[in-house]
Order: sequence, then structure tokens, then C-alpha cells
Amino acid sequence: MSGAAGAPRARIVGTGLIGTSIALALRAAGWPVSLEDPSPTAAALARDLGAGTIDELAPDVLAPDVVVVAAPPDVTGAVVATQLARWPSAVVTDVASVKSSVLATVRSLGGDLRRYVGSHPMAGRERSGAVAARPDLCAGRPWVVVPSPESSAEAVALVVSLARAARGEVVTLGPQEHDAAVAAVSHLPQLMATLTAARLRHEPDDAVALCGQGVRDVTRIAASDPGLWTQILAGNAAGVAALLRAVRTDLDDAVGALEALAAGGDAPGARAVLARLLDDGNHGRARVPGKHGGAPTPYTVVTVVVPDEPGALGRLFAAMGEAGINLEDLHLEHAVGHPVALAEVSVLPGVADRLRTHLGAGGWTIH
Ligand SMILES: NC(=O)C1=CN([C@@H]2O[C@H](COP(=O)(O)OP(=O)(O)OC[C@H]3O[C@@H](n4cnc5c(N)ncnc54)[C@H](O)[C@@H]3O)[C@@H](O)[C@H]2O)C=CC1
Ligand SMILES: O=C(O)C(=O)Cc1ccc(O)cc1
Repeated sequence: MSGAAGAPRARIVGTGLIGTSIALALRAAGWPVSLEDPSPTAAALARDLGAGTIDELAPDVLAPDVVVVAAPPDVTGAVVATQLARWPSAVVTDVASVKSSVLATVRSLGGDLRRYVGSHPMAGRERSGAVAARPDLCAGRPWVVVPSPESSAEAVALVVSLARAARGEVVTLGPQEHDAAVAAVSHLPQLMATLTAARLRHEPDDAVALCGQGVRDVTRIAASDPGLWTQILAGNAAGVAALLRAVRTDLDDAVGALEALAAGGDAPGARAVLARLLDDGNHGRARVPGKHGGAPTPYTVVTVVVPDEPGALGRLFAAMGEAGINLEDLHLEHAVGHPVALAEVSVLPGVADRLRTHLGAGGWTIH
């Protein structure tokens, strides 16, 4: 059964951050969307945000073509099995951050695996719930489609069109390949951010006041929900543990080199160890894709002093617009005890000099 314009009818089960974001994107693409959540408040909030309808009165009319389970990872397999049984003609997908353990649960519960295709939009935020949802959350981000050996071609095609309707960039992987990849690009980074941020707990206020953009970048995802992440790490335990063991080897090398230097004397070899670790980091960082998953784009950062007053940032953007220069990225630094902010404006390298000249002529202070 399809919506009025022929778009498939989707049902979102779990209307938190990811479920509601997908629902909003599908609505924007013209898909009819119904909503379900064991928390009536969560479902009503998603409905009030325009994510779809809540209607249990006529399930035959509302039978979905595709069900998206966006529930916490530890219940996802069981919810997928329930939805497969409840909607015998629907394809069911889920968006949990781990895939092998979900498939194993659906299999053990006897779910119809021909109609189940796992998926994982590689997009999210460090906040939970529908209130943090965004219709463009998945736009331009990888969306991993994870068929099982039993998944039918029709089921895979429907999940691919759902991911594309939500503006994701489809990548197809097997469950083990997926879990190994996200251990490295998502789960280990989450743990390292968490461990780094945890070191700040007992620092004096004066020390924490010195935090700059580096520590903000490295710790942003340390604000993520501990309940969700305990489930994600537990669901990918072997892969994450193997990577952490490799990190422990590097940590031991760094500690050894630093202790040798701290002991005084020449500490032969210690600097080479540190340099090797830092160089390895440069090489790893160089592999991180840029915006929209393309090759990393080397932007030039122009630092502009902006008065800390209403409208100042708007004037800066207008000045860039006059010069016909696109803003690629922006970081704001607030200097402690000063009524100004530093706007770190990223632009394409070819226009950076022109931007400096234009802003300088307009009275802006550039660093
Ligand atoms: N947070 C993130 O950045 C990302 C999360 N994911 C995955 O998306 C899924 C949902 O995560 P979020 O939206 O962040 O969590 P959330 O906490 O914002 O939302 C989860 C929703 O599931 C509902 N729920 C709880 N038990 C349920 C059940 N038995 N059946 C149906 N719904 C149930 C909750 O009431 C809540 O509304 C998780 O499996 C997570 O691994 C995937 C990509 C990114
Ligand atoms: O906030 C970010 O940068 C993320 O990468 C969020 C995220 C969290 C969990 C996932 O399974 C996928 C993506």
C-alpha cells in the first residue's frame, strides 16, 4: 500500500532523535508516515513537530510498506521481530548503531529474514529525543544498508529508496564488515573523547577556563547519552576491545617516552617515539573525509575579531556576501574577560587573500 502520490507508506517505531529525524525527512519527501513509541509523550512530541500521524484506529488502511525501528540497541532485535510478525507484508529495517547482534536476535526469534534489512545512518548528535531531531540530519551522510544473506532483493531496494528519500548516501556492507568499520570510526572515537573529557573533572576552574577549540573538538561527543553508548559498546564489544588493545600499546610507548624525558638527561630515542606517534596521527587524520564524504578539502582559516554585541556576526556574514565569498565553516572563540569574540572563518584557499583585503577595507580586524 502506498501514499496518495505513490510514495511508500512508512512507520517509525521509536520516535527519539533518529526516528523523528528520519520521519521529518520522509515527510519532506512526500512519504506518508505513521508514528509509534512506548512513551506516549515521545510519540505525541514527534507528531507535534510534524513528523507524522498517530492513528491506531484502522491498521488495515494504515498498513505500512516499510517499518523503521529506531529504538535503543538492546531492544532493537526483539522489536524488529515483533514488527515483522505484526505487519506480514511490510519490509522492516532498523537504525541501531550495531548490526551483527541485532541480526542474531531477529534470527533467534524466528523473524522472517527475507523482509528484514538492517541499516545505519552515520549521522547523529550528542543529544537524545525528538526535540533534537532535524529533517536534514542524514542529508549527505553515509547510510549503511546491511542486508542479511536471506534479505530479498525487493526488501533491499525498498530500504535503499528509504535511505535516499531521507537524503542519505547509500553504502552496502555485511553485518561483520559494518561492525568492524564503526568500531574504528565511531565507537573507539566515542570512548577516546569520553576518556579525555573525564580527565577534566578534577581540574581547577582556572585550568578549565583555558579550554580552546582543540579540547572542544576532541570532547564534543563526550556529552553523548551514557545509557545509549553503554548499549552500543556492549553490542560491539570484541571489535572495540581489539582496537583499544592497540591504543594501549601506543599509550605505553607514549608514557615510556615521557617518563624517560621527565627523568632528565638526554633520554635517547624518546623524542623519536613521540614524533612517530604524532606523525601516525597526521596520517590517520589525513584519511578523514571532508564534507559530504568527499576528499578532505583544505580550507584556509581567516580569524576575524567580532565585537560581542547584537548583529555583529550578521554584519560579518553580509560583508562576506558582498565580496561573493562562501563561508565553508565557522568556529567562534570567546576570549576570556574581553568584549569580543574571535570568528575563525574557513574559506577556500583561493579567496582567502581577497577576503582579508575586503574585510580590512571595511574596518574589520583580522588575525
Ligand atoms: N544518537 C545517535 O547519534 C545515533 C543513534 N543511532 C541508533 O538509533 C537508535 C535510536 O537512538 P536515538 O534516536 O539516539 O535514541 P533516543 O533516546 O533519542 O530515542 C529512542 C526512542 O526509542 C523509544 N523506545 C524505547 N524502548 C522502545 C521499544 N521497546 N520499542 C520502540 N521504541 C522504544 C524511546 O521511548 C525513545 O523515544 C539506537 O539504536 C541508536 O543506536 C544511529 C545513528 C546515530
Ligand atoms: O555526533 C557525531 O559526530 C556522530 O558521529 C554521531 C553518531 C553516533 C552514533 C552513531 O551510530 C552514528 C553517528
